[in-house]
Amino acid sequence: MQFHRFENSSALNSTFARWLIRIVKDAIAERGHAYLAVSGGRTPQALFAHLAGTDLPWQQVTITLADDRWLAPDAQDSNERLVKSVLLQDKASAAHFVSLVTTDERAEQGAAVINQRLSSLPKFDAVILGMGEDGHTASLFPCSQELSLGLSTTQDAVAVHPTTAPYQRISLSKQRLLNTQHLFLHLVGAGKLPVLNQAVAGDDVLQMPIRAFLHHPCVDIQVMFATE
Ligand SMILES: O=C(O)C(O)[C@@H](O)[C@H](O)[C@H](O)COP(=O)(O)O
Repeated sequence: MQFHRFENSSALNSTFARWLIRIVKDAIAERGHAYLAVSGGRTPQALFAHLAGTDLPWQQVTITLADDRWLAPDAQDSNERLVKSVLLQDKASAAHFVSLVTTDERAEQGAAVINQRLSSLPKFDAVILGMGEDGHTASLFPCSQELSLGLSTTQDAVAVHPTTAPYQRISLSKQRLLNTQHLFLHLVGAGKLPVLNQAVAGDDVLQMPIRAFLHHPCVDIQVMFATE
C-alpha cells in the first residue's frame, strides 16, 4: 500500500486527475482504448467534475462502476446518474459507459446480463475504490450475506442485499476489481483515517472487506487521502 496524504481535497483531486490522465493516455497509446471503473458516493464528485473538463480522446475511454444501487438510472441515489451527470459531461461526454443495472426488479435477476457486459471488458487501466465507515468497499458490505461470494467468486459481479445500507446493490467482485493495472482508494474526510488505520491493523476481511485490497500481496493500492 502507498499512502498519499494531501493538504486538502482540491490538491488531492488535481494530482489524482493528473495521474489518471497519464494512465488513460498511456493505455490509449498501448492498446487504443482505456478502461476505468469508478465508485459512486460523495467522495469522487469533485474529481469527476475536474476530469469532465479535461481534453482527452474520450471516445477511446470506457467507464463503468465498481458498484451501483439497484435503482432506475435516473434515480437520485443511483451511481449511474451521478457518473452521467458529473463525469460524462463536457469533454468527457464522448466516453462510453457500461451500466451495472437492468430493468429487472431484483438485482439477482439482472446479474447474468451484467456479468455478460463486464466479461466483454478487458483488464481495467484504473479502478477507484471508496470506503465506508464499516470498512465496506464497492458494495462488498461486512453485513451482507453475499460478502463471502463477492470475495471469492470468479464471476465479475454479484447481487448484494446489505442490511445496514439502503437498496439492493450490484457489486464488482474482488477478483474483477483487482483485475486492473492501477488500483486507488480515494478517501476524503478526517473520519476516514481511523477506519483506514483499523483496516490496516487487522486481517479479518469479513469484518472489513477493504482489507482484501489493502493487504493484497500482488496489487499495490494507492491510497489518496485528504482530511477535508
Ligand atoms: O455506492 C456506493 O456508495 C459506493 O461505491 C461505496 O462503496 C462508496 O464508495 C463508499 O460508501 C464511500 O462513500 P462516500 O464517498 O460517500 O463516503
